[in-house]
Amino acid sequence: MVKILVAGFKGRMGHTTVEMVLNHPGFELVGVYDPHSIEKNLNEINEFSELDVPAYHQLSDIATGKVEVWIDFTSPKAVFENVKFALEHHISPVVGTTGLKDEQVAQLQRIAKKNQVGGLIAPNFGISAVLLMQFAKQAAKYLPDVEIIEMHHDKKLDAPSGTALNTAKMIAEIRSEHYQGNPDETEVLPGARGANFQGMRIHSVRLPGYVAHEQVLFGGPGEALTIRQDSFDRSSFMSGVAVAVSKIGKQHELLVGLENLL
Ligand SMILES: NC(=O)C1=CN([C@@H]2O[C@H](COP(=O)(O)OP(=O)(O)OC[C@H]3O[C@@H](n4cnc5c(N)ncnc54)[C@H](OP(=O)(O)O)[C@@H]3O)[C@@H](O)[C@H]2O)C=CC1
Ligand SMILES: O=C(O)C1=N[C@H](C(=O)O)C[C@H](O)C1
Repeated sequence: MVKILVAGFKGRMGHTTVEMVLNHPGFELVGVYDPHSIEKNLNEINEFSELDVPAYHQLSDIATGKVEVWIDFTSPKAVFENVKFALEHHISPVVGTTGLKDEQVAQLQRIAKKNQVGGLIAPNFGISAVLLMQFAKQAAKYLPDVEIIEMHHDKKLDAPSGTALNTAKMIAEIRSEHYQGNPDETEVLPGARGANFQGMRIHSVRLPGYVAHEQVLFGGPGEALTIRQDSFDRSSFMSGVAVAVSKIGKQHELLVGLENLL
């Protein structure tokens, strides 16, 4: 049984992940962590009243010897310290939380290497999103003018999404940086052309009713291509999380992208 701690257990993703772990025959939930929660045990929450799982409020309280995998679905402000703690205590992080800066990822990878601990940072655990990013990188070889529209629920803290940023980074690996649109254009309303990543524009939609969706738009002479993925429910991320948890124990570095484990 893989012994798992879920950080962010009361959040939208954390709650979904706790349910997945509890229902997975190969996983054991040995702890949950949220510095803002008041519960001392998960059984203080009605739906989990039959369980006996410690709820930690401070990193220093966590019985690290009992934890093999740290699943993190917290916040952009919290994730770096959480993952650093896990790696330094030889716990393999499976990180869904987005908003880490490139330098923070590099620093965490150095810590993972020093401690010989495997882990994964995945901006998106949904297979439709992983495929979208792969297809987009392929398409950009032939259609290098790209704009990305990501659409999420209106409670999301970061923009653009980690998935959109990762899509742009993957495309940038094979696309030479160039300006898109009229170089003399004026934004009559600041921000009208969206965020700019090496010339690619990224647009973030935040609306109630949405969960997680992304469109990658390509334009070329006389033609266009749109690739789209939709996550209608947070259950769409769970098979990817389960794959990562099952495989991470064999890794000895901090990987970025679920595709590294598929
Ligand atoms: N990779 C993927 O496939 C996916 C990634 N995500 C990402 O996951 C993250 C969480 O999303 P979502 O669940 O919607 O957000 P929520 O705000 O619903 O959940 C985050 C939870 O983490 C808690 N939290 C805050 N700080 C800490 C901390 N230091 N340690 C532990 N828990 C903490 C929050 O508590 P409080 O509210 O009290 O601050 C909250 O309960 C986001 O970064 C999002 O982009 C989301 C979906 C899929
Ligand atoms: O906040 C979310 O909900 C999601 N965040 C991730 C991101 O920022 O890409 C993954 C998915 O889009 C859902």
